[in-house]
Amino acid sequence: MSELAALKALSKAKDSEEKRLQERRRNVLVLIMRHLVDHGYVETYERLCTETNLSLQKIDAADNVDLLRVLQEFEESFEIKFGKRPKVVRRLVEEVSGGGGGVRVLRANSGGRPPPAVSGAGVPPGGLPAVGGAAAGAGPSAAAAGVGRPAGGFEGPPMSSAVAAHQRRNAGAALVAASEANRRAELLERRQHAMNSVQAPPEVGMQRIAGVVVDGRGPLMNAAGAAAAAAAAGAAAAGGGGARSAAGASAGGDGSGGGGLQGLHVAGQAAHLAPSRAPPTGGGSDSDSDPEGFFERRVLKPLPASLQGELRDLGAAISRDIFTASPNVRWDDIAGLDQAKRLIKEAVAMPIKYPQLFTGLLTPWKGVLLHGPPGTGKTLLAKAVATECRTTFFNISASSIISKWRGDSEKLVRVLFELARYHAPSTVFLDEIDALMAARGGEGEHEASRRMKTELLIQMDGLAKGNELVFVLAATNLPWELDMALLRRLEKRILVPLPCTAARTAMFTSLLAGRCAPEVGMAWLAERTEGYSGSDVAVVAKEAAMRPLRRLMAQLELDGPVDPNLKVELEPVTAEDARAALEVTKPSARLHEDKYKRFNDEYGQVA
Ligand SMILES: Nc1ncnc2c1ncn2[C@@H]1O[C@H](COP(=O)(O)OP(=O)(O)OP(=O)(O)O)[C@@H](O)[C@H]1O
Repeated sequence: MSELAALKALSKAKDSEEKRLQERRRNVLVLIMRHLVDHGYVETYERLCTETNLSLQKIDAADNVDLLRVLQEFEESFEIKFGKRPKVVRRLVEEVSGGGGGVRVLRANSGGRPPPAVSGAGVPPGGLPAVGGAAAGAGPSAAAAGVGRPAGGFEGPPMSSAVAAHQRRNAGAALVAASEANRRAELLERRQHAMNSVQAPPEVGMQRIAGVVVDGRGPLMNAAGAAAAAAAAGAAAAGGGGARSAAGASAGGDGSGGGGLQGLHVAGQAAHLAPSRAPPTGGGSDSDSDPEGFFERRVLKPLPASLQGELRDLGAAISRDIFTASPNVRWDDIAGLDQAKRLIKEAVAMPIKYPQLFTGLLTPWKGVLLHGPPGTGKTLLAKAVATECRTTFFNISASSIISKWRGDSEKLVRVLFELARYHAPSTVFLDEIDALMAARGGEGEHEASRRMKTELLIQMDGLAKGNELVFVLAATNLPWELDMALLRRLEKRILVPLPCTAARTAMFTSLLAGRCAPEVGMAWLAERTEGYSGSDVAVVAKEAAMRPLRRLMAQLELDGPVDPNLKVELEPVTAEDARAALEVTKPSARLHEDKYKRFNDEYGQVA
């Protein structure tokens, strides 16, 4: 195999491994959500939905796969492999230290990872469903169902029969109903204590369990395990029947299998939150907007533990500006701008694909400035990055930073970059950067604004020094107003100019395809729109296309009897329509044409 082919194969393998990992992370979260809902932890489920941007309304565990069963499969395969049952959780030893107050610290009795922070912030706000004796107070059905489980979790009998599934349903309903505040507080404390005293040993993580089961990696995994694995990966749409029956048999002859869970109804609010399972539809997405299923699988990690208090709030606010759904703009949707596309690919897409080529002197570009007249496609380019490059995309409008976080913008910038590094590879798109980074030291400049600018420069310096794949893409209409120090850090300054004739022809073709009479040539339109921006071109095309619609509407609105032969269909756009559209739509972006050219001659850097 040639070196080039080997490099490509390596990059492809890395890509599919990353996809698999993303898919596994999502699957774990979906299984957890299904488990929470089946067991009545409705508020925790809700919170998880908010944190992960997933929901059981969009995606659900496949039939016959649930967390308990996955764990059971893991235990069985582990036992076959190593001759002993795995240690899934371990008890932590409570130590009391510190002076008079006595600080309670939980430690693992044998090494391993630290316990989770025990603070108000770490406690789910809505409380937890009944544990132990509390179930009795939750109502007759809960008591009858015997839902009280010993604190500490997994010690209950495996719920593998249809009866158990039925009981769980009842229990869920009863538990949701039992939500008085005082009882919740008591339960919360008890459960929190229980959870803090048991912890999974470091070698047992959900990802690992799911990995073993989903990948069928356990060499001695039985057939049912592999079948359940296929179902868990959601990839067994075609062979689902076989998988279902095999897994059902292994789980203690639960003939009803997932059928027992069909049509799950949880009382009150839970009903809309916890839809009944849809039939399995197979794995990833095949939607047009996300053909590779990247966004379908896009699950954000929870905020890093280093962000506490108000920084955490800022982190949550910034996380809302992360694209988790595809903006659906492909490179090919953008007419012209080849140079900008090439540079951005070079800075973002290629270093992720071929990291071994981008080292030393060739470390990827860390900052690119797109500047040019309004409506020329700068935002469009950023959206194409979000769609096409597999990075976490932070879509930050500078003016929103200023208006929302006036006093806090310095902290916001720090948190933004911390999150970008945490979610790397990332792209931070700073739109309207001029609003944020006008030259410092101007008259009447606010102290907070100066601090924020300095912070942005510090953070960008940090990027230049570090190895993380974090890339800043900034856009502005007023490049000459930018701070010189920022310009230096945005290594590539690319003019996004008014579109040339060829680009305008391409735009008209894509916008008006199939709508025009033969006499309306796209080149003819392009020739008559010299000086128009991309967005002006879009307005001309829309205006031209509106005219036949207006004629049709006029017909429909005519008083009197409706002509039964009237066809409700649009006529094609005529040459007269096109001419009229051009007449009423003038170019909007010529104002500073010379200034952009001058700025580009002086500062533009194009490889
Ligand atoms: N190169 C292009 N190819 C296709 N469509 C374009 C192009 N440039 C602009 N457009 C059209 O113009 C609209 C506005 O483009 P966009 O928002 O990217 O401009 P912008 O440069 O970011 O403007 P501003 O500086 O005012 O924010 C797009 O939605 C698209 O319809």
